[in-house]
Amino acid sequence: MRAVTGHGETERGHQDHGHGRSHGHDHGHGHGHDHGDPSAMRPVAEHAAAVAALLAPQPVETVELAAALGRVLAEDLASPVPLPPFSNSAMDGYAVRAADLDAVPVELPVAADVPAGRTDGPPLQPGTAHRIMTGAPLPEGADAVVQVEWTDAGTERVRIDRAVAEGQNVRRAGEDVTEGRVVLGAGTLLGPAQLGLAAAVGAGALPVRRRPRVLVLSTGSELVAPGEPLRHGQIHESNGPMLTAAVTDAGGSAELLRFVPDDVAAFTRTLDDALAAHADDPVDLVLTSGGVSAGAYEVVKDAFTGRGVEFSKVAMQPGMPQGLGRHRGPTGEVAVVTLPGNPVSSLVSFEVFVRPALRAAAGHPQAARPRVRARLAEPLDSPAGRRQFRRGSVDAVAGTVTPVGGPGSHLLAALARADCLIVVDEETTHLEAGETVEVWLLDG
Ligand SMILES: Nc1nc2c(c(=O)[nH]1)N[C@H]1C(S)=C(S)[C@@H](COP(=O)(O)OP(=O)(O)OC[C@H]3O[C@@H](n4cnc5c(N)ncnc54)[C@H](O)[C@@H]3O)O[C@H]1N2
Ligand code: MOO
Repeated sequence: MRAVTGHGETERGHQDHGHGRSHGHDHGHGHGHDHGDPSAMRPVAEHAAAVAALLAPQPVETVELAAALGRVLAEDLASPVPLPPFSNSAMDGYAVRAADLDAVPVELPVAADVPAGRTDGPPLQPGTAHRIMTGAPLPEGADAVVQVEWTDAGTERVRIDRAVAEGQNVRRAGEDVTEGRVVLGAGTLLGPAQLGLAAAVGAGALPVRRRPRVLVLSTGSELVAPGEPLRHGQIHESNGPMLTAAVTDAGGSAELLRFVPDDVAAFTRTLDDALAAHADDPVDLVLTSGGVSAGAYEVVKDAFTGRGVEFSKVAMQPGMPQGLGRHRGPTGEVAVVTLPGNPVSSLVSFEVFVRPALRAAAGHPQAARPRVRARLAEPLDSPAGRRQFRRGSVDAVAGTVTPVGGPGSHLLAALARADCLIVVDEETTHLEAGETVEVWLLDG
């Protein structure tokens, strides 16, 4: 049986039957794309579970509000105060007793002036008004506020032209939050509104899950730092900046190491030096890219094989060659995930395996990307036996999705134009325009 999506439904319902999909029995199809026997490959869900199991839930730390954006609250936050803390005026105007305005227009003496922040305002005597500003405490004895526009704005005496009902323009103490109420539950993702509420109830710092710490290391003798000139045969190192950003975006804390050539000694030295430098600040994950397929110079595979990291082919496209495990570094074991070097393979693998694992470890209530169903605007082909993740552009209003670029895992510009991934299951080799597919929204 197929895995279940975040929506609690099977990934592909039966409603698609009879719409021209062909299934993976035509063994002549797709071999041009496959670099291995699909039946021997590891299922995507199995590899995803293994990556997730590498990362333990993060410990709790208390951080100031400014540092808590995007973090997950670790404990319930109860409000020690009601909100509003005191009944106050919603308008600039005059605090009155509604009963004194039975026969408008009426003129009342202005007995006091109550700006916001005044803490010693006197009680309101019947038959008088207090000039009051928005947010100022409602005087004892007053039960309504007349906005200044309905008066002659007098300072000694005020003429009030329109009556108000009891409670009008008054924000009652506790109407938003009662004292002691839990305003943010453990597991809440802290965005601007949640941080505003925390501040409003008086919390200057919050207990949150620590950000998982990730070292990012790219490999390849062809790599040149962005900004430096290229010679024929060289390319700019793009996976490192891309994966570092992806880690940060997923709620992790990333450090990009200087990329290394296809040289096992250089790779091991760079990694172990970085791990040693983090001896007091342990690293949760090492994320490499490149050097894991079947070539003659597979530096990551060569450095890690026999040292706790296992390599396998996962039944997906792109992102087939993968590795994971625990590396025995100079300061103990550290989790490792090795992503393939092709840029699109790297980021798609990150989306499928690493991002949800990092978010789950950081306590995110929703570790996966939001998933929707959309109708394909164009037909699609997909290799048999591998789950394909195509880059797409979704039109949420029309409920359609258009593939962006082809399936090639070097098509980084198309990836950068895409806002979603289109998921085509292992059994499907062709989809017609109009058929429904699962779509992962990358902006969510
Ligand atoms: N004979 C086979 N060849 C390949 C297979 C296979 O099964 N048999 N698998 C292919 C697949 S699928 C993928 S994906 C790649 C994975 O290769 P590696 O992870 O070993 O990556 P590299 O060979 O080092 O690089 C692949 C490609 O990506 C470019 N690259 C690498 N790192 C970076 C970087 N940091 N920034 C930008 N670009 C990068 C590199 O130049 C290569 O073009 O293997 C296929 N081959
Ligand atoms: O197709 Mo490879 O799987 O990631 O480019």
